[in-house]
Amino acid sequence: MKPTSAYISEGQDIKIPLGCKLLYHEVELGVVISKRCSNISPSDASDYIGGFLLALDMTAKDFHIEAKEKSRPWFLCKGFDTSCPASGFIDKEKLSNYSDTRLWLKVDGVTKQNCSTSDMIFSVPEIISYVSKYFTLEVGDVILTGTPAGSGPVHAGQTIECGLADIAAMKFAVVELN
Ligand SMILES: O=C([O-])CC(=O)C(=O)O
Ligand SMILES: [Mg+2]
Repeated sequence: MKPTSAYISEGQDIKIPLGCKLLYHEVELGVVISKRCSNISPSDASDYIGGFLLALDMTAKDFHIEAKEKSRPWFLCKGFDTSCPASGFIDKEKLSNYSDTRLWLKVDGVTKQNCSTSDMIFSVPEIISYVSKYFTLEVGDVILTGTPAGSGPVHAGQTIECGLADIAAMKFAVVELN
């Protein structure tokens, strides 16, 4: 879970959270919900997709490792301020092939993540259906669908660039908190 205060858009910087020594990038396809829904089947899920976002699930990996070891919640390691850099809204008509679209990420110009959304373990409709069995989804809710291989560290002074096919691309600087 990420609070809405985690969102940033291009022009804002990714800030390393207090005490974090290992910040990881995760490029992800985000799905934007268009209608309130609960307990829907995978076959009905596409009726509830309004569109998509290109997003980064920035993760304080050292906090994440500790949370996993101690069976603690992930809210802090995934939800701190600036942990969700996001593109503008991409209408679903513009991304009809969302289940086979290239997602890529570079750090200082070097490719770190590059995959097709067809490699996802669970499809977007399966993910929406699963989440909706536990949480009522509201208009404008965003579900990040998981990151491909290659997630890794970024440091202050580096630049992350990422893209979704030729539909969206964005660039963010990583900076110290102050
Ligand atoms: O960081 C993790 O372990 C889980 C996650 O967000 C992903 O796979 O996208
Ligand atoms: Mg993730």
